[in-house]
Amino acid sequence: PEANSVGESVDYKITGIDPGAGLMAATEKAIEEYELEDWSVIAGSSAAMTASLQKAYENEEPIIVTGWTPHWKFAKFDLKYLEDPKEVFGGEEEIRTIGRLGLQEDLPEAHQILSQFNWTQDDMGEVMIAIQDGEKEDVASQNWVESNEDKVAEWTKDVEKVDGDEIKLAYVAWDSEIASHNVMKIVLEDMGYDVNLVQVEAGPLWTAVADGSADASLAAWMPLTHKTYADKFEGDFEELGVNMTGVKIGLVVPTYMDITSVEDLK
Ligand SMILES: C[SH](C)CC(=O)O
Repeated sequence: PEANSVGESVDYKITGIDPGAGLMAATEKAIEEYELEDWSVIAGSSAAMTASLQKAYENEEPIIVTGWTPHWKFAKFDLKYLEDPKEVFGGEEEIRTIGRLGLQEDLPEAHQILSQFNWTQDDMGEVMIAIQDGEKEDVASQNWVESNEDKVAEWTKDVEKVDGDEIKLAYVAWDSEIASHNVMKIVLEDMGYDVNLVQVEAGPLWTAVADGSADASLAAWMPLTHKTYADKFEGDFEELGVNMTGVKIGLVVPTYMDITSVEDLK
């Protein structure tokens, strides 16, 4: 291709996250749909992506990352989503809670709490930013729960405490899901559960809920982001509810870059 300053400046690479993320599949699709020859998305992890973003940002160097909202990076850095005229990254997404079949019979109180769980991007942001600022995950979550008893009371409304029932929640190490699962762990422990959080990749997360080796997850990004997984396991899991609305995925760049659309990468 003719000299493409943006492509050359980042060696035609988009800095990605864990390979199983729906965001990565969407980025591969965008490379195809926008005919971004020579471009590729580099798999890694959420933590590696934010480390690369921080380093580039501090040196005001160009970088394009796979990004999502809510995320603390928007509070810390001046960033923007690249417009996506082909809507490869979807529009407004939501985060849903999913459970294994049989959960309601086996753990009725947890089923109800998980079904009643919902919070705002600001709520999640408080926990995410506290963790990003160095607070331990369980401390940041405990602090949030103690400062938001009224909201937690909505989740546990009309639910009896249990006596040590075990429950396993599967999540992926995305900053947003680290926050939600650590908060839910504390809420369920306060209700008498023995909670085990299992950190896995997105594919194994959906597999674990579908085969029952995990009881539930708060990390189902729908309807588009995890569509492949939801279709693959249709009938083998139960949707318990929507725990956050108005979320978003896409390609994100520092505002000091003068590109505005995915089309500008061509
Ligand atoms: C990285 S987003 C939190 C979810 C996804 O892309 O699978």
